[in-house]
Amino acid sequence: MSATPKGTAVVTGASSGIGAIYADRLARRGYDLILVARNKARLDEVASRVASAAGRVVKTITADLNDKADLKRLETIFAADSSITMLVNNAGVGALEPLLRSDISAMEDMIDLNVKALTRLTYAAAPVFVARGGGAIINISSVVAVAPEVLNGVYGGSKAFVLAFTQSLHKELTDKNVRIQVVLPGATATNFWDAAGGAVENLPSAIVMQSDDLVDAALAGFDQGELVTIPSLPEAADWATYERAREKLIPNLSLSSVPLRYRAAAAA
Ligand SMILES: NC(=O)C1=CN([C@@H]2O[C@H](COP(=O)(O)OP(=O)(O)OC[C@H]3O[C@@H](n4cnc5c(N)ncnc54)[C@H](OP(=O)(O)O)[C@@H]3O)[C@@H](O)[C@H]2O)C=CC1
Ligand SMILES: CC(=O)[C@H](N)C(=O)O
Repeated sequence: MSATPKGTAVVTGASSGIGAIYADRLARRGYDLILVARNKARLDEVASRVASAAGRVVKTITADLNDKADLKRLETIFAADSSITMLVNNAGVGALEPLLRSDISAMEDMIDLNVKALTRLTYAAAPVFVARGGGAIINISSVVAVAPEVLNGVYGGSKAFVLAFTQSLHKELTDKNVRIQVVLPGATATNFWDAAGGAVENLPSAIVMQSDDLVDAALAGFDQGELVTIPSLPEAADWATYERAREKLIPNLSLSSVPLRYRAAAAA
């Protein structure tokens, strides 16, 4: 771990949970910070704790990422603040209930935050990082990106978007000196569960990681140059096998010819 100055990291959803730990760890690594969330009191508390522990400059921006004007304000800051070298797209909400019991407006708000805001902030940061010759984008997805059957399907779908979008970003930006990482946490002990209408205490403790362990593992994955980091996964080789199977499909996913199994069925 080094405390050499590294520019400024923007962390969204930094007023609690995983984002607050990112703020602490990035400050200790030498980043100044811009912390973003809606709750000003909690944001200020995180900012003053982190600033005094790490001796870095920590600013806060109170913003609702579901609000167009607030998003625009952040996009403008990205263009103007040349000290920004990292974006951690962490703000997100989840849901636990199945489709038949979900409120569509709440689902839409979740898509707006987990997908639209993350996309807009990435679109604001990426060209600026490329123009400045470097930077890093860390997107917080979830294990439900590859296991959408586990929680609410819209939540899983939103996190699958984050995974796919980040894989594509990596392909586009890796040779432009922009580091890209997507983190897939499993169940983590944060306010997420209360906000989603559940209680983390109801889960078996063996499947719940503490948020400081989660972030330390995610940053270890970042240091190791990983594109996809699954902090809970015991064997990295299992993800590599999954990826190889996906990549094996790619050359055959778009072909002019209809496979025999469908031709035979159509002829019958
Ligand atoms: N905890 C878990 O089990 C898992 C969490 N994740 C993901 O981790 C990320 C962080 O969540 P986590 O730390 O667990 O949960 P928390 O509820 O503790 O943190 C969520 C953060 O997002 C902020 N936020 C929520 N809505 C908005 C909004 N409209 N505008 C701006 N900020 C907002 C909250 O701040 P405020 O209310 O002040 O705006 C808070 O800082 C999320 O993307 C979540 O999906 C992924 C897998 C597992
Ligand atoms: C996998 C989980 O339990 C988690 N809450 C999530 O956000 O995906």
